[in-house]
Parts: sequence; C-alpha cells; structure tokens
Amino acid sequence: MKVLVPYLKRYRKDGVLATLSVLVLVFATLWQPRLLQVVMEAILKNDKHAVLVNGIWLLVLAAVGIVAGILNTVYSARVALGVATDLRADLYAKVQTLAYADIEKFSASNLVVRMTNDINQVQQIVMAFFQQVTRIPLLFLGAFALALATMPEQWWVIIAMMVIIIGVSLVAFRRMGKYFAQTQTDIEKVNTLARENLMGIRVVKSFVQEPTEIKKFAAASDRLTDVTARIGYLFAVLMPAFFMTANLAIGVSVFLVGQSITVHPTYLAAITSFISYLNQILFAVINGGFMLTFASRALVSLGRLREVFDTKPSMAYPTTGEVADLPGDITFDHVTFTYPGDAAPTLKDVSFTVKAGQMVGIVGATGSGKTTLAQLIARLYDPDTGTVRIGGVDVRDLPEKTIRNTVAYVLQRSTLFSGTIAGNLKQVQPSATLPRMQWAAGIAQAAEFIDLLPDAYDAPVEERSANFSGGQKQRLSITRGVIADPEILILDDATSALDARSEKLVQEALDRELTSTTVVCIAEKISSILRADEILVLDDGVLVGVGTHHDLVRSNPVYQEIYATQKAREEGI
Ligand SMILES: Nc1ncnc2c1ncn2[C@@H]1O[C@H](COP(=O)(O)OP(=O)(O)OP(=O)(O)O)[C@@H](O)[C@H]1O
Repeated sequence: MKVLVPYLKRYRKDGVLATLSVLVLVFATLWQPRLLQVVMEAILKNDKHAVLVNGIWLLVLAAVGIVAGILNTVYSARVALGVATDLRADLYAKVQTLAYADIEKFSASNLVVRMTNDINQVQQIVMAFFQQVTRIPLLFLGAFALALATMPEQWWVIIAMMVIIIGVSLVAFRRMGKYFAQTQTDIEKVNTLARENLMGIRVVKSFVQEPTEIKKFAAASDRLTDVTARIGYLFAVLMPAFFMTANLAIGVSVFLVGQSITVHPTYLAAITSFISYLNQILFAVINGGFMLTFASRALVSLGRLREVFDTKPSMAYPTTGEVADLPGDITFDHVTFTYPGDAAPTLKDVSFTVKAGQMVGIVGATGSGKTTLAQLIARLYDPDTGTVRIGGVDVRDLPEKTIRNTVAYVLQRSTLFSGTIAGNLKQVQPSATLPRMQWAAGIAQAAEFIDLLPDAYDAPVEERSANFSGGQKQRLSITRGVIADPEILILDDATSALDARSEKLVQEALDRELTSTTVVCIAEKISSILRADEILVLDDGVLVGVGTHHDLVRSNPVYQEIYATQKAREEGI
C-alpha cells in the first residue's frame, strides 16, 4: 500500500469528488425505498396530493442517484487511470536505472508482466476502491438500520439472513481468492510458453517441434481452463445460494406480515421497503466479498511492483565528471569476475593492455569467457577484484554517459528496434545526417543493400528486425556501432553471418575510416583476426597468451590447437 500513497495523493481532488459522489449515491439508494413506502402509504390512504409530491421526490432522488453514480465512475476512473499511467512511467524509468545484472535477475519477460498485468490489477483495485470502499459499509449499515426501523419485529429474519450470507461468503470468497491466485500463475505460464515458442519459431519449425510445443501449450492452457471453470462453478452455486437465502428471508417476512395485514394495513407499504433493504444488504455483502478477493490479488501485484521499486541498482555511476574525449586505451589489471550466483569465477586474474587505435582479437574455446571480458570493458558488470580502465581511468569512476559514448558494443544477434533504419541510427547519434549514415553504412558494407530498398534509410524495421536477413541485420548493427565514431568498438562475433569477402571489406574500412578507434574483435574464426595488433587467447577464463598471430602460432599451445583445428576443418580433414 505504501507504494500507492504518493500516487493517490496526486489525484486527491478527483478522489475527494469520487468519494463525495458515492456519499450522495448511497443516500439516494437508501432513501428511495423509504420514499416508496411513503408513496404507498399515501395510495392506501387515497391521498392523491401526497402521492404526487412524494412521487416527484422519488423521481428526483432516482435522478440524483443516477448522476451521482455517473460522476463517481468518472472520477474513480480518472484516479485509477492516472495512478496506473504514473506507476507505469515510473516503473519503466526505474528499470532503466537498473544494471544489466539486475534486469537479468528479474528476467525481461517477468518485468514486462509487472509493467502490464500487475499494473492493470492495481488500476482495477483503485477503481473499485473509489467506487465501493465507502459504499459497501455505508450501504450495509444503512440498509440494516433502515430495515430494522421499518419492521422492528422482523429483526431476527434480518440477522438470520445476514449470518447465513456472511458465512457462505467467507467460505466461498476465500476459496475463490485461492483460485484467482492460481489463475495469475497459470496465465503467466501460458504467456511464457507462447512467448518462448513464438520468439523461437524458427527453431521450433526447423526441429519439427510443433506437436511437442502444442502438447506443452495445451497442458498449460488446460490447467488455466480448469481453474477458471472452478471459479465459474463456484459462481454458479454461490449466486443462487445468495438469492435463495434473501428470497427465503423475504418469504418469511411476507408470510409473517400477511398474518397481521388486516390489523395493520400500513405493513403492506412497509414490506416493500423492507424487501428493498434486504436486497441492499445482500448486494453489500456480495460486493464486499468481491472487493476482498480482488484486493488480495492487487496486494500481490503491489508487492511485485514494490520489489522493483525497492531494488537498488547493483552498479552506481558517478553523476559528475563527464569526460569528452577519453582515449581508447584498455587496461585489465588482475581482473577476476564471477557471475552473480555462480560458485566459480568466469575470468581469473586477467591482465593486459591495449593501446588506443589498435585492433585486438579475442579467441578461445566456447565458454572460455570472451563475451564476459568484453562486457567488463563496457561495464555491464563489475569485477570481483582488479580494475578495468579505459583511457587510464577506472571505469567505475566514469559517468554512464561517458562509457556509452566511448564504447560501442555490437553483438552477434544485436537487437534493432522496430521503426526505421534511420531511427535506429539516430538512437545512437540523434544529429546523424544522411551523409553520415551513408558513411557508416559504407564501412559496415550495408550501403549497397540499403540503397536498393524503396525507402532507403527510411525503410521500415519490423519487430525483432524480422524483415532483414541475418547478414543484413549484422551489417545494420555494425552501422549503428560505428556511426558515432566511438573510441572503442567491440565486435562480439558480429561478422559471423558475413561472407569472407564482406568481412574483409568491413575490416579494411574500419582501418581506413576509424583510425583512432580501438577495435575489439571476438571471432570464432581465426581468419577474422589474423591482422590484429594483439590477440588475447583465453582458456577457461585464464588469459594464456597475448601477441600477434605470428608470435602465437609459434609459441602458444592453446592458440596452435585452435588454429590447427580450424585449418583442418577448412581443408575438410
Ligand atoms: N549471465 C550469465 N550468468 C551466469 N553464467 C554465465 C552468464 N553468461 C555466461 N555465463 C557463463 O560464463 C562462461 C563464459 O561465457 P562467455 O559467454 O563469456 O563465453 P564465450 O567465450 O564468449 O563463449 P562463446 O564463444 O560460446 O560465445 C560460460 O560458462 C557461461 O555459461
């Protein structure tokens, strides 16, 4: 609840108006049966004037009730929508402040569910709060008091009805709460399965996994159907049970009143309003039960939102001291790094220095720590011990903006954002002109295919850049990486989908155009880094060799083995 208070305060005025209108609505609801009773008494007495006057009042009261109901809905919706919109914006902003490791801990899809589903739950409960929280107790107590006042001798009928309804509600709504919680979990499971399947649809299809996937999805979907059906059954039994109890109470009252109607003819008018009050009590109890059920769901959602808001970013950046032109030298000084939750370190006591403007290759078996090393340069993680320096400065002393402006990181499967090619490039350099984009695309060997697109740089990029081939995506990602002429460019297996000729052209263009940029190239193929000024050889997280290709091929056993294996594969041995 604490999370919600500051947001509710922003909409205080709408909240007060919603509450005031609900007060008017309750008054109108409670007073209508009373007036109806007066009208009926006047009819029985054949007092036409009283019938007319009170009849008009009844209509006015009904109209006031309708207007108050509409106003209450409008103001409640304003508060609910406002709170949800602000919460969503703040949550999104908060997620942006989290470190890469923090986001991995939550998982991206989990954060999406929190930003959508959980915020929807909160929106619904805020709406219900302003519609029902004052209304239910006032209606319940008011209807109870007025029912007693109307027919005091029937007090035991009211009490008996209330005991039965509240008893049934407690049992039924508790069970319903459990089922609702179960639906939340099941919806998440169905969502995850659908998302995983659709995102990996190529793998699913190429391994003919459709039948297995369909079975998995059907099982999760059946569980969801099952629990939703249980809620339906409960409703199916609950509602008639409530109405039967109320009707039984009404029946008993009518029977008892019928016994004495000849002695007290005014009872005929009283019984009508008494029945209305019994129905209002029923309505209040049912709505109260629903409120409690929904509130318990919303509390879980609020807890999940608070968890994100309370997460302290595991990395802090200095906010001042931005450095404009940091040179691209890279130093690792006895760096050891362990992934959060892992027992053993992934990088062990790694030390090396690369001068600005050099090209450095990183090789090693799969899982030897190449990507991890690159991520430490871009400060996506901090080392356990040791120091990573860029331009002679510890990366922990650099503002985030300086690091992002200095280091461009191109991944093998980089994400392009849906929009246009130009839009993606301008995300890195908002001022990028067309000649600048053409220059960057020329380096990445992307210009030739972009020029063939009908809209060229304004060509659309679909979700997950599905309208481009693997090689085109890589070229576009490299274009985005070089457009701002970074001091350090990391190519993490970023040319794997390029043919040998294009890869060579990219490298030559990088040499020619980005003369002062340090290029860190992680490559599976040694042929990609033959020309590197320095090659780092990693073996199970340990830096076992540093040198040029010529040095290493003569003296480094790990490098020799990788080289021999690749040569044999190329020659088809
Ligand atoms: N986010 C992570 N959390 C925990 N362990 C991780 C994480 N990312 C990588 N690892 C582990 O760290 C080790 C090194 O991974 P890394 O991706 O750096 O290797 P790599 O040399 O780049 O491999 P490849 O050539 O296959 O890309 C692997 O054992 C991997 O399982």
